Amino acid sequence: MRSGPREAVGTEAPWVLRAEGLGKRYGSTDASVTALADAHLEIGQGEAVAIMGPSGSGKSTLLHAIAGIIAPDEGRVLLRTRAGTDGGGAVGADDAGAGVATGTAGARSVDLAALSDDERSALRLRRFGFVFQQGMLLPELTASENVELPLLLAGFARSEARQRSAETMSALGIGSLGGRRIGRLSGGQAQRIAIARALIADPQLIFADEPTGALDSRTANEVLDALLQTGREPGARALVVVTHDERVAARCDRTVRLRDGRIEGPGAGRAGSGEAVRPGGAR
Ligand SMILES: Nc1ncnc2c1ncn2[C@@H]1O[C@H](COP(=O)(O)OP(=O)(O)OP(=O)(O)O)[C@@H](O)[C@H]1O
Repeated sequence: MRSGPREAVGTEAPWVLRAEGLGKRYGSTDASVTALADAHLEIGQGEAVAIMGPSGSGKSTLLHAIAGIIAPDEGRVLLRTRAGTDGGGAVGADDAGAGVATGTAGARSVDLAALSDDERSALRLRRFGFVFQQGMLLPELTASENVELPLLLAGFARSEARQRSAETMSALGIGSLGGRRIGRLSGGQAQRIAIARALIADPQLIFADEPTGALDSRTANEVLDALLQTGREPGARALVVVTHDERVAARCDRTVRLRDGRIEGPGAGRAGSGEAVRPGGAR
């Protein structure tokens, strides 16, 4: 894991996730709320994208839709899986199904909506990491047991999960917290555990919903450092972060702004949008 400033992601970086025309309504037809309308979004490999907007503007709905947690009423979400970097021919093995199409150079696009619920869950476990405001850690488990969980759920042996948990925690500077109960961690420590848990399966994307919202500004910065570091390795993973905090957004490569369920301005696009990419080191 590199610790220097993150390089800017050029518009030529291949997209890893692409949302096309997403729409989502809640409620009955006569009393429905349009939470998301005609949302187009492309996330580049290794890119950090902030999602901002007033309360109720659809940020969480967008995040949950692109992460395959909720099904949009309209549109589709494509994930481009890594070709040849998963080892053991794992590409597509957990994403198998009607939604997998092979593209150029062995890259595959998976249409999340075309997967069964089980396939989508398996894909989320394998490809995505999640960090929420309150950590969502299980209090009856130790810190390292929490970190191991995604691997155990994905069928890894306990010994391997334990070893990778220790490595991931140590890379985040929290190796000494493994045996702690969740209730005995500070807010910042708990968020780092949540980040370790999000990273352990080596996902392509991290989705974070207000990950620093409950923290003081210094701790928030440290947690943000840990989150932004996650994309710095070669073959970097992308980060999508919902935030109300302009300082968090300022450290991302790009900000997508929502209002009344619609993406404002040029924030959706990358290639061809002419959108400015923050210079390297802005983080
Ligand atoms: N499960 C649900 N049932 C009904 N309405 C919902 C549901 N989830 C969200 N909504 C509505 O959809 C709209 C968008 O909600 P969403 O949570 O995506 O906004 P947000 O921008 O993330 O808000 P906040 O910043 O307050 O978390 C809001 O009007 C909200 O009330």
